[in-house]
Amino acid sequence: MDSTMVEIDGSVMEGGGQILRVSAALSAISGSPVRIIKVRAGRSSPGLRPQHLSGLQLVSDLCSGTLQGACIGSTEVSLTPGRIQSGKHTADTQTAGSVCLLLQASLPCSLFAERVSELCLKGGTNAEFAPHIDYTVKVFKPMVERFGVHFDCDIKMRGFYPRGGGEVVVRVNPVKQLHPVVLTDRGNITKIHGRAFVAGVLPFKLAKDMSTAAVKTIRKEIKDLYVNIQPLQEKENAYGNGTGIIIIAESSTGCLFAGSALGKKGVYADKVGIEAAEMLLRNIRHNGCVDEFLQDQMIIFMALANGTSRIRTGAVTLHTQTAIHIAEQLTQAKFTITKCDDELSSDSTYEIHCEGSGAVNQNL
Ligand SMILES: Nc1ncnc2c1ncn2[C@@H]1O[C@H](COP(=O)(O)OP(=O)(O)OP(=O)(O)O)[C@@H](O)[C@H]1O
Repeated sequence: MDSTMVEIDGSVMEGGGQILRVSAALSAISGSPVRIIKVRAGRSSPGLRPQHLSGLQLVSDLCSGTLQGACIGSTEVSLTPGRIQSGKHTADTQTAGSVCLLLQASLPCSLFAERVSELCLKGGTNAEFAPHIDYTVKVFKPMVERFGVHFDCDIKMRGFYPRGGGEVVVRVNPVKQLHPVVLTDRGNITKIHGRAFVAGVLPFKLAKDMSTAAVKTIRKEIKDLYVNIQPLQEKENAYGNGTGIIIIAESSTGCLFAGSALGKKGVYADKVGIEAAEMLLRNIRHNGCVDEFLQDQMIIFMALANGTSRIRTGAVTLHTQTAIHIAEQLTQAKFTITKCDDELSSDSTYEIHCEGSGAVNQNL
C-alpha cells in the first residue's frame, strides 16, 4: 500500500464524472490515496453533482476510506482508502442520478473484498447519458463475466427523471484476480431483440410506437434477421412516469451491442424508437466487438487483469481515452491503440491492447 497522494486532473480529456469513478475505484483497490482537482471542469456545471457524490461516498464506505471536500459543487476531492469491506452497503443519489453509474464506481472495488458484497443502489435506473439498467444487466454483465467478474442484479423498482425512486440490489462475488480478455472476432450479427416500455400513467401506445418505428428503421438496413422488440407496460415495480427503449444485437461469437433512448416531453415516441435503432446500427456497422459505451467501461477491468487483453473496437471514444489515461496513472497497466486493416468493414476499427497490472485480492 502506497501512502503517497496521487493528484488527478479532473479537467483533462472528457473532463467529466467518469474520471472520478475510475480514480476512486483504482485508489480503493491499490490503497493509494488520490486527490482529484478541477472536478468535472469540462462540464457546464462543474463540481460534484449528487450522483458523483454518492458514488464517491459509496466507494469510500466500501474501502473504509476518508473523503475530504465531498460536498455538492466541490471541485476538489480526496479519498484516502483503507481496507475493502464486504457486506451490505447503500448509496442513494436522492435524485434521478444513475444507479448504473453508482455501480460503475463501486463494482471494481467490491471484487476485491473478502466475501460477497451487497450493494443497494437508489436513484434513476433509466437515466440519460448513462447505461440503462437493462444495458448493465443484458450487455455489460455478460461481457465483463469474461474477466471473471460475477454479480447478480435485482431490479426492485425502476426510477426515472425527474423523480428517481429506483432501487437495485447488486450482489458481487469477490475474485482473487481478473483474467485478461481477448475480443477480436466480431463474427456475424445473429439476433436483434429488445424492449420498449412505458411506466406510470403513460399510455401503452407509446411503447408500441417506439417498437414499431425502431423495427422499421432496422429493417431498412438489415433485411435477413427477425427483429423482436417487445412493447411492455411496467406495473408495480416502477416509480413515477417514464418511457424508454433498448435494442440489443448479438453476434455469432457472443459479442453484444446496444442502442437505447428515453422518452422526453414533446418528443414523439417514434422518434425515440428511431434514435435507439440508429444508435444500434451505428454500433454494428463497424467490425468491432464492443459498442461505443462498453468500450470505456471495459478499460478498468483490462487495467486490473492479470495478463494481456485485446479488444477490437470502432472509433475510440474520448471516454475510453480518458479511462486509459487515468488507469495508466493509477496502475502499472500499459495500453496501446492500433488501427486495424479491416476489409470486412468500411468503418475503421482499432485494437486496444493492454498489459494488465495483475491486481491481487489480498483479502481472499
Ligand atoms: N446509452 C448508453 N448506453 C450505455 N452506456 C452509456 C450510455 N450513455 C452513456 N453511457 C456510459 O455512461 C458513462 C457516462 O460517463 P460520464 O462521465 O459522461 O457521465 P457522468 O458521470 O454523468 O458525468 P458528467 O455529468 O460529468 O457527464 C460512460 O461510461 C458511458 O459509456
